[in-house]
Amino acid sequence: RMLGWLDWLQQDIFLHKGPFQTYLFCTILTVVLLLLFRVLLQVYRFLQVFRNNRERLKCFDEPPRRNWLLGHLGMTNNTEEGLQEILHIYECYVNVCTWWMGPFYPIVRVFHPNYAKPILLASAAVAQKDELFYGFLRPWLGEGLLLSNGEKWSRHRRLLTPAFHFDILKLYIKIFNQSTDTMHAKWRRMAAAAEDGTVLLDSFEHVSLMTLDSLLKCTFSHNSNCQEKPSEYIAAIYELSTLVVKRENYLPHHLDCVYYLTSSGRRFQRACQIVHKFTSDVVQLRQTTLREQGDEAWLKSKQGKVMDFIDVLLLSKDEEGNGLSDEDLMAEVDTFMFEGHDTTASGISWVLYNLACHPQYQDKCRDEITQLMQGKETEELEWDELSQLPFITMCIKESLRIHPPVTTIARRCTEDVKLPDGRVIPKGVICLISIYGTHHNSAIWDNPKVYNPYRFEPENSQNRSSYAFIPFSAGHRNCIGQNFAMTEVKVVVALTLYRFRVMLDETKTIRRIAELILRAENGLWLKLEPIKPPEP
Ligand code: HEM
Repeated sequence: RMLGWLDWLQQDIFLHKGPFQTYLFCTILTVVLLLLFRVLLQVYRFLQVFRNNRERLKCFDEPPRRNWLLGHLGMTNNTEEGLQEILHIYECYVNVCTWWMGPFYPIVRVFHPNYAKPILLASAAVAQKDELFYGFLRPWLGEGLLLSNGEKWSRHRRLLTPAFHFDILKLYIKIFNQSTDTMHAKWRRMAAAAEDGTVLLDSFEHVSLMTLDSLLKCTFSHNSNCQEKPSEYIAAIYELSTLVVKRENYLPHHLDCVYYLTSSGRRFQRACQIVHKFTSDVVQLRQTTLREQGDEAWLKSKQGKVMDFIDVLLLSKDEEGNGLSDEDLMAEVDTFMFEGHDTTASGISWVLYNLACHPQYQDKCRDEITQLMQGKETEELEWDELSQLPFITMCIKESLRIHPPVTTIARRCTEDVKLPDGRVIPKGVICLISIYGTHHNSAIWDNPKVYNPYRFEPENSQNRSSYAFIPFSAGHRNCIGQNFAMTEVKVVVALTLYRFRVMLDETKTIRRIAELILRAENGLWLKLEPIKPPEP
């Protein structure tokens, strides 16, 4: 039969057909063989990890292993039911699951601070970002801080840290106030047009436009006016975030060669082009101006003005006096735009939701901000005033606990990692640190499902592990933007409660869904009623 096939190949393709068909056939054959080789290589890699670690992972078999097929088909981890299920599993603190990549790829899931700590504290080279979970973001974010590893990451982290210094963040508070004002003006117009004087809206939609507006101003000094009119760049960012989630949930699209042939893949590429072109235009223009003027003259021209992220990054130099290349700078800026808008919008929306569920805490927050505003000439919040909002801060923290915007982070161990109980997570295994599971672990939190801001009173937090509350992760690779985010969340939440009463929409059920960030299925609908600020 084989000889017959070869004969056919020789006779029909090589001899009887013209050279074009022969070349076409050979090319297709080569591509198919290469693809096959890649798939086999991947399977071999998974089998190697599994074979090498099977014995060593047996000690983690506390709970029954999850059925990989059900785990994958259902993808239940992303839904409300999946999150509920995690609440059952956390009792094991650390377990091995073969969810996702079938029986080939063991993943250790961690639900307890004592187990999260050694992994998060391990050097950035030992606990690396993993391609399985972060790879789909790479064509968009490149080698930015979120995805890079090793020496490159540590150099960039050193160069980027000054951009988040308090002296720089202080300058952004005006921007946060302005973007919030724009959003509130829109809400007021909507409420005025409504019969009952209230406005019903999907807070995620509105708040994420507002956080993007702020971020564009802080990063590029670009006023997109995106809260009022559509912007191509913003539409592309939204599209990329949605497409990455869709791709992650659909196994055949995991292969690049399949994905980029589909309409989603092509849309992804188009959106990447739009985003990269926008960033590259701004970066190149700035580079040219900086080169023409020189560092000192350029710095002088910035005096009294807000230094945006690009300005700070352009001037950052390492110990040898080298800065970031244009390509690196663009990757970092794209990373900020990705990491900084959806996460913060999720944080703010869930705080408003939790306060709508608990009017007693909402009233207390409103009293706090009203008192602060008394006697002020403007409604603008200033940097020094943020420390005078302790109860609002507690409510924000409790919301970040119960609804963490980032529910899970992943690390691949490049060396064995020893846990406090002596068990060892073998080299090569992926650790999923469940922020959601840790924040709902009843071994650490009393009544974890209950929203109780008083948990964050200083005397109640004293004996808690610093790895029990990790909305911004912890250790070397924690969130570089956490102070930026907390400042923005405080400004937006305080001003919103000062100007609006936030209520639930009784007709809608809120179901959580963990995509790249924690969202609400079909939107997070809230009802807002404008309140007149009390007379001074
Ligand atoms: C409420 C808002 C935010 C939350 C909950 C959050 C959460 C996180 C978490 C959990 C990580 C660790 C990710 C991982 O290890 O895979 C992270 C990393 C990061 N975040 Fe945030 N983030 C927020 C806002 C921001 C903002 C506003 C920015 C920038 C403007 C930012 C920039 C970054 C960057 C660059 C990293 C990577 C850091 C590194 O690996 O060195 N984040 N964030």
